[in-house]
Amino acid sequence: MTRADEPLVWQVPAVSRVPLAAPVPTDAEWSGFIRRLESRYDVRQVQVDNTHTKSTRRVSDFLDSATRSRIAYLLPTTPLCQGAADADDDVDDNSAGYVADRAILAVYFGPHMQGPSGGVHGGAVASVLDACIGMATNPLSQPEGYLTAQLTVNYRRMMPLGSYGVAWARVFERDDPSRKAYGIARLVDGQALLASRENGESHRLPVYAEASALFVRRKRAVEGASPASLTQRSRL
Ligand SMILES: CCCCCCCCCC(=O)SCCNC(=O)CCNC(=O)[C@H](O)C(C)(C)COP(=O)(O)OP(=O)(O)OC[C@H]1O[C@@H](n2cnc3c(N)ncnc32)[C@H](O)[C@@H]1OP(=O)(O)O
Repeated sequence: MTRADEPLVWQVPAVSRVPLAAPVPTDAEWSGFIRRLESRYDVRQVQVDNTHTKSTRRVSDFLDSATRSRIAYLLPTTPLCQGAADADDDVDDNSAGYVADRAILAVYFGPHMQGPSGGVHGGAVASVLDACIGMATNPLSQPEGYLTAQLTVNYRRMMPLGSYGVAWARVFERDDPSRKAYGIARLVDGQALLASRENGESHRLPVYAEASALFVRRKRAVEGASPASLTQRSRL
């Protein structure tokens, strides 16, 4: 075997901050974190079913799998615009006019998301920011929804493994004739966020990464798609 044929083996240093066996947060720890975010920011967790087809069983999507289900999508309880439906209706009934343009995505970056030693992989960070802007762009996960056309990520600090991340996103411009939406997102440490908010210092929190994105709405809905697919304990 020549040198050129030898398999390339990278010597990746052992994780320094979090042992590989470190567990993800328990259900109680995770839901406690989400409930605190909900009460502080007047948001509610929603379940997103983005299989979009009535005939297909719900499958775990990429981020759900990658995070071992330690991911939560949260939307404002007071949308910018809501249909005339009765506030007592179920969410699927009163969701037609829901426009948020804002979203929060909470995630636990466990050791399975390692990129650099002790740090979260940049692709995972980008995915979280992308999904957060996607959620703000298309909060009801409508089948004729938006796709990412461009995403720019600025990595400011390495996100340590074992962190609770909180991304928030905002759509700042929609151009309906050309089906475009422009959004931004930022990723901060979730536990620091909750602690600093208690002290009124959230504006001083370090930003780990930020992104800007162009989303373009599809010309046609996905074939066989169901309408809005939010299901949840929450009423928006
Ligand atoms: C609630 C759920 C929570 C989870 C959210 C998850 C979010 C995840 C988001 C994703 O990961 S999406 C997957 C990654 N993205 C893709 O696979 C997109 C692949 N690209 C496409 O399918 C098409 O290129 C796209 C739908 C984006 C656009 O195709 P179109 O044929 O509809 O675009 P068209 O050529 O008609 O252009 C419409 C406008 O958008 C502009 N445009 C389209 N694509 C662009 C692009 N890539 N860059 C810049 N501008 C673009 C285009 O110039 C034009 O502008 P103008 O009207 O001003 O001329």
